[in-house]
Amino acid sequence: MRLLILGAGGIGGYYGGRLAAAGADVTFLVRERRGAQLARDGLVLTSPYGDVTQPVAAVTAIDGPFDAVLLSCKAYDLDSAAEAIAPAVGPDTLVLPLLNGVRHLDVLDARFGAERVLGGSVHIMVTMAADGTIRHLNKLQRFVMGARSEPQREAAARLHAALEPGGFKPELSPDVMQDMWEKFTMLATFAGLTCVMRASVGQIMEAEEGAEIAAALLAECASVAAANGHPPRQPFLDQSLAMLTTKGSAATASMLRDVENGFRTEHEHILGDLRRRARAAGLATPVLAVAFAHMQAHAARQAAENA
Ligand SMILES: NC(=O)C1=CN([C@@H]2O[C@H](COP(=O)(O)OP(=O)(O)OC[C@H]3O[C@@H](n4cnc5c(N)ncnc54)[C@H](OP(=O)(O)O)[C@@H]3O)[C@@H](O)[C@H]2O)C=CC1
Ligand SMILES: CC(C)(CO)C(=O)C(=O)O
Repeated sequence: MRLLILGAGGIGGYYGGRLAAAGADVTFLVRERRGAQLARDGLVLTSPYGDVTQPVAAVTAIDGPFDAVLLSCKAYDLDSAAEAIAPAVGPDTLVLPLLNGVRHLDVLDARFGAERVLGGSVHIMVTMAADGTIRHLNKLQRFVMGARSEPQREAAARLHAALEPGGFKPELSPDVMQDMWEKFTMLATFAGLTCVMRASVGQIMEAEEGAEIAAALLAECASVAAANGHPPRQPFLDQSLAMLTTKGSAATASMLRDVENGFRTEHEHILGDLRRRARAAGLATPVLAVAFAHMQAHAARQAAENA
């Protein structure tokens, strides 16, 4: 199967690098600067599962359809990414987005047709260093994908089989939208909490009401997921709450690391989308409102400082 991976950053670089190292037919669609890095150094990946330095096929433009496109841009680049992959999407092409959140599905459905767009979600901590090295930070590498409608099931299974040689144990979910909403619920809580507090989970647990605030935000986010037809399952909520209230934990969401590095963040796509859905459903989500407003104010300040 001919696979196109849009982006060779943290997510595209990690999973695409694993596939390329296993001999899969993978092409990366990148911009000029990343293309030059890949041509010079190959795809360089460090990971507890083994390092990879691999020459890869990387292009800056596409001239015909692929069998599947894995989309791994940040949400604020979605429009340009959709434009870039358009020539790769033919009548039988599958598009598998790996972004956090869910709003991108509407954009991709409108552009390529919902019948071509699968669901996907990754649970991993990976970053790209300035020299282009992809750093996989711990052993988590969960990759979940699946059909969003019955007619997609066979094609989704074919793509799943094509990804298996990568060795990251992709899961073919029977209900990928439920998986995406659960991840969305946990991530929005994790990002909202650690960004507002500018602290790790363990440091937040040192605050007198830290655990109560974490639990309140998780319950608010879960209520929005439920209003959208995907109430998170209890074991998932229990596991998330335990992670978000672990004393001594150094965990921070990648959104906080983006804030601290002065990078753009996906707050509109994560916190903003959830808050707007809460308002549309008439749900009271006061902690989420503060988290989103905080990130909007941060972005406004960042824009003023960079002007
Ligand atoms: N990193 C992580 O641990 C996790 C990330 N996610 C989610 O995965 C998504 C991707 O994140 P991540 O991989 O970290 O992001 P990165 O910023 O590391 O990588 C995104 C890549 O997409 C490329 N890109 C964007 N637009 C285009 C375009 N038009 N043409 C070509 N390349 C393009 C960027 O290229 P350029 O370098 O040229 O800007 C960049 O290299 C996000 O939604 C994130 O929330 C989910 C779980 C964990
Ligand atoms: C929660 C986590 C680490 C899971 O992949 C993530 O997606 C993020 O921090 O952005």
